[in-house]
Amino acid sequence: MDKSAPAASTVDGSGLPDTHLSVDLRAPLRPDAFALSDEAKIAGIAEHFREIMQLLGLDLTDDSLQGTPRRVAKMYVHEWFKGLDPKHRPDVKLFENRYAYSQMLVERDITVFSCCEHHFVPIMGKAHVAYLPGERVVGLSKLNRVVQYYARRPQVQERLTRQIAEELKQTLHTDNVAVLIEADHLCVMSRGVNDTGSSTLTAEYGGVFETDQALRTEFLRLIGK
Ligand SMILES: Nc1nc2c(ncn2[C@@H]2O[C@H](COP(=O)(O)OP(=O)(O)OP(=O)(O)O)[C@@H](O)[C@H]2O)c(=O)[nH]1
Ligand SMILES: [Zn+2]
Repeated sequence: MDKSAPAASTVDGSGLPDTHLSVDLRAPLRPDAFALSDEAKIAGIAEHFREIMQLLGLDLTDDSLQGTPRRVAKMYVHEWFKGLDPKHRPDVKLFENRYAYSQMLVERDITVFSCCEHHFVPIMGKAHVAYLPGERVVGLSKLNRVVQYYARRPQVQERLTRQIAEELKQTLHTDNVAVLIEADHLCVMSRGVNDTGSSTLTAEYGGVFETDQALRTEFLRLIGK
């Protein structure tokens, strides 16, 4: 493995992501999580994945299989788990609320692709987020980007839901935030209990979303719940 290549950058200099979140919501990473560059991680993961395939008895000289270890490694580092690296934390732009829009804004049906940290298989679903704008409003796509950043890691749905809510509270400077995620867990559907019919809903309500039942009901109505 090439350990001399530069390690991934971090935004806060601590070497770890999520230091702006409360301790219980941070990704469970080792302190040396960023000692290796992306390329070194890919090389190491590919090596180990090749071994897994060999243990399964697969013929790695087969031209369809020979590239798989590196394909999987690249997918892990650059796609499935890219949200572990704070260099991918979205830069959330706010704009002045000149039009004085003060009602709830809902971004619904945000695609969630995540990965179960217990079984390393996909979690797929939708996130719905809402907030009450104050003096500033957020660029809409940034809501989707925040969801994607926290989804693209080994996760449990409860942590994902709360991370998105806490990030939005901080960046939007308001507690008036709601997050609801509905997702299918491939670990429940394709193995173990093998239930393809159930899905998992999690929600986090902050500020007036927590105290105002009518507002919460309106949010749920707007997202079709
Ligand atoms: N709370 C929570 N549990 C999850 C999530 N994703 C997967 N799980 C559960 O994590 C649990 C792990 O339990 P174990 O008994 O250690 O694992 P297992 O033997 O594979 O369990 P089965 O899936 O029941 O076969 C399972 O019940 C999974 O359904 C999640 O996002 N949140
Ligand atoms: Zn699982």
